[in-house]
Amino acid sequence: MSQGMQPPIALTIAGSDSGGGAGIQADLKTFAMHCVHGACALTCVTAQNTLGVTRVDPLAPAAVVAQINAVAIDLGIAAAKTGMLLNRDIISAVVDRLSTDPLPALVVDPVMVSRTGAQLIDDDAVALMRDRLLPLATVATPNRYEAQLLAGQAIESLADLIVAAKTIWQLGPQAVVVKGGGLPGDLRGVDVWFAGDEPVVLRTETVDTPHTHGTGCSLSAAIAANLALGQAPLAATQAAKTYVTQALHHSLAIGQGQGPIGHFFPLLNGWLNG
Ligand SMILES: Nc1ncnc2c1ncn2[C@@H]1O[C@H](COP(=O)(O)OP(=O)(O)O)[C@@H](O)[C@H]1O
Ligand SMILES: Cc1ncc(COP(=O)(O)O)c(N)n1
Repeated sequence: MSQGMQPPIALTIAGSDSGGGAGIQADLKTFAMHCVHGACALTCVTAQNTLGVTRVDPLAPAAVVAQINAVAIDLGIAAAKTGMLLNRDIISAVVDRLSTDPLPALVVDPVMVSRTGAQLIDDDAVALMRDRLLPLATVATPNRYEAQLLAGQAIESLADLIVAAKTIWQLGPQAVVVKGGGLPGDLRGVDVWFAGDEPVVLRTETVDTPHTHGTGCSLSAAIAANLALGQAPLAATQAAKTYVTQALHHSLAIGQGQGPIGHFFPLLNGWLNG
């Protein structure tokens, strides 16, 4: 970016991960690595590390909406993403805010179940997420387990991924990417994009690492960053997948459990190392 040009602004509406690997922390790192100014509306605070989540404290719904409004009124939002919204009251407040005064582009990561198996949303909030939030999405990004819940089917194969993507698209998002990070074998890391015409299989290489914490958050944040930079939704998603694959190759073996993906890779051979 040349001097004098200002970066676009992306907003994440998500929870805090005290371990720094997922949630708001992953989103802001991802925005920064795309040269996009990141703003955030915090929804909840998780006590979390590479081993799991031990406590979650929600913010008041009005506090979440006030943060969105503060950013929207002053900074101007080119694109936003939602992550962990936790409960019905927060989802309702966010949906009401986003439907009254829509943002130019919205990525909905329907965070419900982490790949460590932790439930990240109240049981009674799933229907609200499906019926009211998903239809507002420019791109929705469920993982395997979330897609199984939303589509009401098991996902074991590429054919299942495609059927699930089509079913979830019927729920109202403009496009859906069903993520395959939770699939076994060769399908690990194969995603399926569907926007009403031909499904597109998004495939990079499978990265053989246990340190995958934050992949989903970072993918949706990278899509939002690329949308903020003016890319079309499919191109934004393809570039985001490349970003996450590189970050997986540089993932951090820190902590005793699943370490986070490494966002620093664009800097490693650059000015930091001379
Ligand atoms: N081991 C892996 N190798 C390559 N890509 C992966 C791997 N694990 C996850 N991904 C990719 O990371 C992105 C996030 O997907 P996933 O990990 O399934 O989401 P979530 O973190 O929400 O469970 C997807 O593009 C997925 O294909
Ligand atoms: C606060 C918060 N938000 C989201 C996730 C999901 O993380 P992942 O990107 O690994 O699916 C998480 N573990 N914690």
